[in-house]
Amino acid sequence: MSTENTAITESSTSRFVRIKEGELDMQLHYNDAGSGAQTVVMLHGSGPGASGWANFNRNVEPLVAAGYRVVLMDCPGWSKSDPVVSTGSRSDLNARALKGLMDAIGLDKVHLIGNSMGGHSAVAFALANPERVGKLVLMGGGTGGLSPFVPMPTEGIKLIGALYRDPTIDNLKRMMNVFVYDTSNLTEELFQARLDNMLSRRDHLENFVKSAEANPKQFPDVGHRLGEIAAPTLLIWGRDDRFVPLDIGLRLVTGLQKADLHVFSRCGHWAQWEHAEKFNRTVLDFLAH
Ligand SMILES: O=C(O)/C=C/C(=O)/C=C/C=C(\O)C(=O)O
Repeated sequence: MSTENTAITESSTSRFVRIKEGELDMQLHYNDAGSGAQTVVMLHGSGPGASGWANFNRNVEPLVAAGYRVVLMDCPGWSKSDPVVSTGSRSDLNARALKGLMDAIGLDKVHLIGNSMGGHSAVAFALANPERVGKLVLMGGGTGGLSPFVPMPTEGIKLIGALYRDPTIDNLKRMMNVFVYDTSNLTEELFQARLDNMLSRRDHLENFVKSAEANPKQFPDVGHRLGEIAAPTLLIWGRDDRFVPLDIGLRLVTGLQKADLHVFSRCGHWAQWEHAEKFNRTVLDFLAH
């Protein structure tokens, strides 16, 4: 997919595809930029109004400029993808959707970058389809499960739940103020864009609440299976992550076969956005060597 001579924007890279994978028969939205021999798929987090573009808009261009094709998948139940109620493992459901997307657009093997829920989903995909994963980059996610140090659900996860149940601008600001370490970077424009995304798909908001009621453990603990994953893995964690705490990163770096952990200081749950330049440099170096 070539976007040479075309500005890389959400609309210029926006695509839809029909997938059939197991019980999933649905339309997915994704963004597709660049034309390299290697493809990086980015998987977003689970907050209301999240999308591939909302989570990774600061990361697409540098990777495309370095020669990678970049695909952002909007998970089932988010943004312009079809709605779903998840009653089992949402990590596995997203992994099946990713397999369906890769089959439909002809991607054999990819590197995966996952933020939060996207990290849980990347690990679920790697467990189910090891031969189709090159390298993994996980931020603020990779396995569910308890933290021995931080009361759970964390304050950030509680704020996500409150926003899904009562999608107001005040609840949105409460959640987003906890995403990042330095809240001075959050603009009214950013709040408004996220609010618009959120309110444009009330079905997604209602389905998330129904899913959590049907199964509160949407992202199961796969700690006991991490040793099966041989893909080289870069873990990037915000020291000040108030959604998925740093000690989950320590469990991952201990359990995965080949993992390095980088902890960014003055950084919350959105490392790829809050410290985009350092994130992009670190990821490009990891992918190249
Ligand atoms: O409950 C979990 O472990 C996962 C939580 C998330 O995926 C939270 C993600 C929030 C975002 O990054 C977002 O943009 O909504």
